[in-house]
Amino acid sequence: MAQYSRVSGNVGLITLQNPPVNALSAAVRQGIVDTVKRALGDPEVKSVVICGQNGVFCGGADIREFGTHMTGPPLVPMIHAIEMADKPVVAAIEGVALGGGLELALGCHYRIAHTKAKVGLPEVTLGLLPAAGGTQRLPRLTGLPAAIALITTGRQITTAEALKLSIVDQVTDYSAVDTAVKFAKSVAERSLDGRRVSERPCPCPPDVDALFEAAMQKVRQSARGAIAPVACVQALQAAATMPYALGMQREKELMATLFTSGQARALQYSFFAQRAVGRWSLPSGARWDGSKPRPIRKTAVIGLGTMGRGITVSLAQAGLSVIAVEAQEKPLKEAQQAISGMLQRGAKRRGGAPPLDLITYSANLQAVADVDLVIEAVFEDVALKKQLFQHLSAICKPEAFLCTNTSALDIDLLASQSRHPELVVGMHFFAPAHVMKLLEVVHGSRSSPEAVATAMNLGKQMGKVGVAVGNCHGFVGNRMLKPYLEQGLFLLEEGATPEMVDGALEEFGFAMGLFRMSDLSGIDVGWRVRKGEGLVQPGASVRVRQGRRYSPLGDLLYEQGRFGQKTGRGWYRYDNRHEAKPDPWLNNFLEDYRARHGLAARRIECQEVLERCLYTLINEGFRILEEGIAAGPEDIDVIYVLGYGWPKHRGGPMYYASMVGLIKVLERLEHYLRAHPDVPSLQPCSLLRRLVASGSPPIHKWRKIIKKTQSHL
Ligand SMILES: CCCCCCCC/C=C\C=C\CC(=O)SCCNC(=O)CCNC(=O)[C@H](O)C(C)(C)COP(=O)(O)OP(=O)(O)OC[C@H]1O[C@@H](n2cnc3c(N)ncnc32)[C@H](O)[C@@H]1OP(=O)(O)O
Repeated sequence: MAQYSRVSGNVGLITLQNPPVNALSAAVRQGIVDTVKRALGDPEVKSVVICGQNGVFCGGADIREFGTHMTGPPLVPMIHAIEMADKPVVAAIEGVALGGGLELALGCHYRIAHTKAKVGLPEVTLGLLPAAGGTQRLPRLTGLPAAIALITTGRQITTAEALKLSIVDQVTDYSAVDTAVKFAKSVAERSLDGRRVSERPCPCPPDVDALFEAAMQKVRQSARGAIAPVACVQALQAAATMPYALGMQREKELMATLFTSGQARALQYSFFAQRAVGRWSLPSGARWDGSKPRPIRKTAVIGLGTMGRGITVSLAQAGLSVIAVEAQEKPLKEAQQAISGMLQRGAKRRGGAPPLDLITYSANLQAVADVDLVIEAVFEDVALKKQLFQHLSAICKPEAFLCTNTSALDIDLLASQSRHPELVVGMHFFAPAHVMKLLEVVHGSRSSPEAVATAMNLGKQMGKVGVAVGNCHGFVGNRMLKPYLEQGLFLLEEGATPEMVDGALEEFGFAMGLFRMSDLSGIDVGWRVRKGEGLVQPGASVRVRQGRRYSPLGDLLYEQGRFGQKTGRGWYRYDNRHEAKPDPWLNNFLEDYRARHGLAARRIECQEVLERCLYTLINEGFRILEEGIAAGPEDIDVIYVLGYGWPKHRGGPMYYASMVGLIKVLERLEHYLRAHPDVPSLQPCSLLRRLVASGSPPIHKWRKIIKKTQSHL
């Protein structure tokens, strides 16, 4: 709802009230319509201020209403009525003005914002476009290039930037509401000529066609297959080429196609999933709402390779003091230089000073004696990590949390090296650690709820989305990757090429197909993992290992010194470091390999590539749910969208399975299992069968069935 009062004699003050972000629910929209009418009809009121309660202007339309039968007054005429008012209306922006919230502010005649507020039109991230006039009003204020950049990315900007772009008229360090009220009084008698944004012309550069062509190319490349960014460009094109009223009509038509699209539903699911994972629970019954994180002031990072550097930067950027430890002087110096550079570049982008003073460098492990929390990021070698945990346990104060950045190793084994195993958790960061938002927080069987809560909270402070997961080889993300990668190799054996497999996956929406990804992360890295699992037999090319089908193709490439991008050769050829080109050598190699093993190459359709790669990955996801390694499908989906390049507009693997239909996933797995009975990852998981037997309930009902399945185990 919206509250109305008269302040400072003759200013009508409208306060949006819908905690926590004053989203524009039906009740709030009705409240705005009613209070605006009241203010404009009151002869004592000479000007109006619109603000939000509790220091937040407005987080936009109420996303929870989407997909329901929407009632209440629509936004477009409501904002139009405000713009057409004959009394000045001022938006007082505190906290955030996002989406419909910013569109409401753009309909006001003036915008006054607090220095710490953020504004933006993030609708594209929800599969929509700003359809309450945002695509038509914003370019009239900022010009087309800035509007294209803001609307197609959904980027939220500071009010300092918004002031430069003329989105806001004034920025203040004091209360934006008090400032706006004073301002509203001062402009009460002023003419509104030129203040109604919709009446302004849209500034058009001479090369407008080229501008839109480039914009379209950029969105098609960066968000492969996503329809909302394309529609955003089309709506902006309408702003540039049509009168306002027709532009609004076009905006509405484009929104109509997006609003009910599967992509919008998937992205909105993802929005709530990213918030739901914060409400973690453990198999012991411990939960986020009953477990208090301990405050962390002093941290340490051990091992300053690529991951350690990124983690150090992330901690310092979150305002935490860090002791950064690297045993050897030369690598320590190199790391110091690299970290300083990363912080400086970060500060240039974000504004402010680089937090260089928060980091102390040391070659001596004793330097971590009084820190509250250690994150070790030494080489992924179990013996090395075990030894380090013994040392840390002896050196650190007894109440210090010991965290390991590992992508697969056993947390219980490492915890058993410490005198306080309850304070040990895994913190699996993703490279580059100062950029990637995902953090898997891995709880071992003895990790305390306080340790999990502390790691999750620290992740949040670092700007990460933490997902609490159980302890197993590869945790959630890497464990699911294994059958996916394995299918890629099997497909090569059967006649596919890397570019064909990658093409299908990239067409599906992955930023990178599995072979390009393997070349980027390093074929040697995968080899080391398989070696650790006892799967590598140098020189051998036997296709059955540990009683199941195995493809040695990756190992054979490793033996050829083809490690991927870093050596210029892998599944592809790299003449310049990043561009993957099909390599005739590889095709010959595959032909020889098939001939040696009596394998006949056959034509493989894209559909088979997708079904085998994706459904085995999804099947492993069901196993993970069944075992309680992930608490719910949202956890897996968040991990895959934020950490593994799963196309955002497809929600995540488990959401995708629910959309394709669980029965179809089950039937196709059974079909491929009949063709490849020696591949256990094609054996449908019993939870999948159970869900299908229960009538394939919608994804938000899976948890109930998972709980029942777990209680049967
Ligand atoms: C046929 C054609 C039909 C056409 C019909 C058209 C009708 C629609 C017309 C116009 C549409 C306008 C589009 C929009 O405005 S879309 C919404 C745009 N806004 C956003 O995307 C903002 C999303 N929110 C955020 O970015 C953040 O939440 C932020 C506001 C920055 C706050 O961040 P933070 O402080 O970190 O807090 P949380 O993210 O954890 O959020 C706290 C809780 O608030 C819930 N929330 C946030 N925003 C919304 C929202 N817009 N609607 C509903 N709920 C929202 C969030 O889920 C958290 O809830 P919980 O604690 O329960 O998880």
